[in-house]
Amino acid sequence: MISEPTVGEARSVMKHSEFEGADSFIVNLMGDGEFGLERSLLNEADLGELFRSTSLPSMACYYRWKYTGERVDEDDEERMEILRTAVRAGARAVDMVGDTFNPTPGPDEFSDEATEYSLDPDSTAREFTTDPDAIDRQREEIKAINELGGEVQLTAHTRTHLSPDRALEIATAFERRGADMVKIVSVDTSWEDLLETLEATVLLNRELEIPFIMMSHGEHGVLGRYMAPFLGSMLCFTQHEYPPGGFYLQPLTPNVRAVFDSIRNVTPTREPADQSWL
Ligand SMILES: O=C1C[C@@](O)(C(=O)O)C[C@@H](O)[C@@H]1O
Repeated sequence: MISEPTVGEARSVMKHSEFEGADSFIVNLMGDGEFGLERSLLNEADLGELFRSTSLPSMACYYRWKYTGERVDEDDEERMEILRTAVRAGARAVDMVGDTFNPTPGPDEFSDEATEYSLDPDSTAREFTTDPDAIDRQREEIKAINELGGEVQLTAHTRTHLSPDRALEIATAFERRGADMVKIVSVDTSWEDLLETLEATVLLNRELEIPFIMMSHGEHGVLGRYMAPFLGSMLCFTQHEYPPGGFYLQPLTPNVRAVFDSIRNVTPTREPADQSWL
């Protein structure tokens, strides 16, 4: 994940990350220089310089919130316009939240209320709308971005734990909207929760036609970030380093590369009945 304030600093982290084993980038465009690119750089020329400085694919994201905890000034239409600019500038994909055009209400990110919300398994899953007008507009947005040559990942950071069936319900709804990829970020507050998130990963891998990411917020979810790619999730978000005040749930890039390179030959090739058993 790239959260640097300037093109020069972002390029530097990308170059180091390439050698550490990254194979794609997610670039935070929100934040105006605080854990995201400065607002003045969100134009085709500057973004183009960034995205074209690597042969690896980049995904642009402009959430409603910043990593400092405040909300962004832009509304959903303006956020989508920034993401379209990113695609024109060479971003391979954009991250579009699944309640775009009909925001799910809920507490501010990183607030005490957000903690309470995430600890309550009965909270409503956020970033998931079923409003027909919003869904139509999301479909149109996906079409427009596809026409520009970009792909769309529909995302829900649900801020509450999901059962495997609920995770599948949201992911298949996103698939039906025409998403090119799906990302579901659940919440894990125990090892039992993590086991359900891994079960959800297996379920999504079996049922979805499109690539997906299944993972979770919370410290119990960190282990799952390393493991889910072996069960079908398409990637593990990593960081080049941990700056003060940063987001520490994502493992460091070289560690994940070492795990991926060490664990080999774990995908079964034969049915249990065709294997020899001791
Ligand atoms: O969706 C993701 C994953 C994330 O939520 C995480 O927990 O690693 C951080 C987000 O910024 C990123 O876009």
